[in-house]
Amino acid sequence: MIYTTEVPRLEEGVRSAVTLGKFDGLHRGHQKLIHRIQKKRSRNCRTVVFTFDVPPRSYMLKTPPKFLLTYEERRELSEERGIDILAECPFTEELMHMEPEDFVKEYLVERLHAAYLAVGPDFCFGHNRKGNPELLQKLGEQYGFQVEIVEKEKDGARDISSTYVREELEKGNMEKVNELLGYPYFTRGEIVHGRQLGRTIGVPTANLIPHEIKKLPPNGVYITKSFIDGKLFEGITNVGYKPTVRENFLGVETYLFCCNEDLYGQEAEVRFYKFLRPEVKFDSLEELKKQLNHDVEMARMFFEEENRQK
Ligand SMILES: Cc1cc2nc3c(=O)[nH]c(=O)nc-3n(C[C@H](O)[C@H](O)[C@H](O)COP(=O)(O)O)c2cc1C
Ligand SMILES: Nc1ncnc2c1ncn2[C@@H]1O[C@H](COP(=O)(O)OP(=O)(O)OP(=O)(O)O)[C@@H](O)[C@H]1O
Repeated sequence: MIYTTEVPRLEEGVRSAVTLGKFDGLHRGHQKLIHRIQKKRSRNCRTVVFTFDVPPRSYMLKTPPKFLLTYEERRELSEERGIDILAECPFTEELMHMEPEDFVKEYLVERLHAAYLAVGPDFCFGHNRKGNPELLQKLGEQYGFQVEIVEKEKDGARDISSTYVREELEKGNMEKVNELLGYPYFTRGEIVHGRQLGRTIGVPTANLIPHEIKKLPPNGVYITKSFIDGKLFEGITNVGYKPTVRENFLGVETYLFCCNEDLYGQEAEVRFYKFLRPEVKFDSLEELKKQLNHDVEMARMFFEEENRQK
């Protein structure tokens, strides 16, 4: 896959099937669009995911926004889905003020040689968001590309959207988040040393520090599976500041069942399946240990049930 922050110029004779939008999360609605462009893929037709990006550092907000996928993660997921080109076009003043017709002519026609576009019915672009799917269709007739307005993928009566996924994530409703995404929500990072108190209470843990732009579920304890070095480990994970021992950074700490390996320095992907309880400040590590035994019991029941249903 070619990844670029500029709009690429395709060679003569090569055309493209393009989808456009923000694509945070690559949820099931996004996947539907990607599937449509993939059907048009051929030796002379590249598939392009065209996203507009405001780099987090350029936000004027005190707290920079968090995303469902980091840039690296979105790149990887796009590549896994067989996309030829991921264009993350910086959302500059110039782009913001571009007339929709100019955007189509300069970017989609002259550079990408678009043959086919797939967008949702609410896709807007250009100055004052004047560009919409109907305008794209009109311009398509003029410039010779086809536009498909793809019906929204729904969850019951509600359209699936990044906003919807974020709302459910903020509630810790991981079952719903995973259903909307079509894959389990995850965070990644390198496994680092904690204070190594966990092993003193019989619970050795893998600590990772998530990427600063990654949106996490609320602080608390979750049933998880961790993907490390090609293997998947069942476990339970605490997201938070460990109030009992008072940590000063937000961590993701996992007790992996059935893992005695030394994992320091390895990359882990922690996948969240179910919220168990909020993070609690205990009076002693002994009390914490009792609670952890109970958490482990709940998680084992969850995994047993999951295995029974397989
Ligand atoms: C599944 C799990 C749940 C936890 N729940 C809590 C909690 O509710 N409150 C808390 O203060 N710390 C919690 N912790 C963090 C422990 O305080 C921490 O694992 C222990 O102090 C060891 O930390 P260390 O690895 O930095 O030595 C939890 C850790 C795990 C793995
Ligand atoms: N549920 C869906 N089904 C089909 N297409 C969708 C769906 N949701 C979004 N799209 C389309 O996918 C493209 C990218 O969408 P985008 O990420 O900008 O929107 P979104 O997921 O609704 O995010 P937000 O909630 O932040 O508005 C757009 O063309 C949009 O119309």
